[in-house]
Amino acid sequence: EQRGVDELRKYYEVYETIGSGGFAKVKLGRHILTGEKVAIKIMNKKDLGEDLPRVKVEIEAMKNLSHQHVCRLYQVIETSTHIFMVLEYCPGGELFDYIVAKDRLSEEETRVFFRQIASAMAYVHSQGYAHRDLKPENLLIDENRNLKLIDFGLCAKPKGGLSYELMTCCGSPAYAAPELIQGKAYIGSEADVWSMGVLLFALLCGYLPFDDENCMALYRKIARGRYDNPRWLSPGSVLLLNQMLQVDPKRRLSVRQLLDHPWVMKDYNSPVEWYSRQPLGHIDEDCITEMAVNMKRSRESTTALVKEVCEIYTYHISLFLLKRLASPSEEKRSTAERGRGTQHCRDRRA
Ligand SMILES: Cn1cc(Br)cc1C(=O)Nc1[nH]nc2c1CN(C(=O)N[C@H](CN1CCCC1)c1ccccc1)C21CC1
Repeated sequence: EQRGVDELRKYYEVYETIGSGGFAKVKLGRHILTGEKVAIKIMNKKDLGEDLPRVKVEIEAMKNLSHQHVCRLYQVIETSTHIFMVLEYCPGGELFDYIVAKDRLSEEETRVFFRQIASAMAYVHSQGYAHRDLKPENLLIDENRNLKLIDFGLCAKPKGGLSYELMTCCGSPAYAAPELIQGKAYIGSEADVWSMGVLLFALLCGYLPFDDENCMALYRKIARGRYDNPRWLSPGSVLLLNQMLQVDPKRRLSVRQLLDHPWVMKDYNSPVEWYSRQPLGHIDEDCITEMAVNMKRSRESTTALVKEVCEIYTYHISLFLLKRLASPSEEKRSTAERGRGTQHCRDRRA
């Protein structure tokens, strides 16, 4: 038990618990070398039981996803007893709590968030994944009030691509598409669009379009697809919701059609940018130049060094490290600390 945490404490200070869910808890942490705050998702393998595959699914997915509106997975530390996922820290907490605190959001504020959700989903789908558990609890607010998508434990990456049908019924009932809860074969990306429609309704209204304490009654409401539009919704909002909450998935808007939908474009007059701003394996030329100057090395040898360091660390950690190495304040850091840094690399290689 303790050995697992010791491994983690080599690289991170671990502070209080900021979230606890079924089989995991999330603690605030700080990367010792870089001082960056992180969120550490801690799972005890014994408690995971049959949920262990879900964790592996989430780790595999997040390793392949790098996008400005998807929560970053920096590092995974696995010991005999624990799995630690070191993730991006979002000081704004869950979008769910934000909506509850404000009762409901204005159309303008909803549009800002909805464009970010569409950006994240277009990217996730472009990588062949369906999230399948989209809800305000799974969208975090970062320090710049940007949304970050989390909880990929239920996501799917069909072998044959996203047009392949899925069978497993999962996710939170209130956000689940009719075809999904009726146990029919469904397309993951189409079910995600339905969930985005429920999410859009929750943002604009502050409550759910389909709700009932009784699970079967809830299922009937979703399968019927009838809901009331409150009087404060604009005609544009009513229309978009109607196009997303279509019971027949073939009549439902696609994520691509959302990106330049009139409601989404209002006030922006430009489609949603969904390309990743930090594609995986991207080496920043400016960073290389700055480093080469600071370390009095050629650009070629500096690039070779960066590729070497990136092999040892996950891409994001090395980004932190390289910025610290490149920045002039580096000169002031004690040699001991710098030595520890190098030592750190050797440990990782060992
Ligand atoms: C609640 N809160 C308040 C402040 Br201020 C910051 C936070 C906060 O949680 N920030 C935060 N940053 N990064 C993360 C988090 C939470 N977080 C999460 O992954 N949070 C999820 C939240 N899920 C939504 C539905 C069920 C659980 C979680 C998953 C398993 C156990 C506990 C929490 C990460 C690691 C990605």
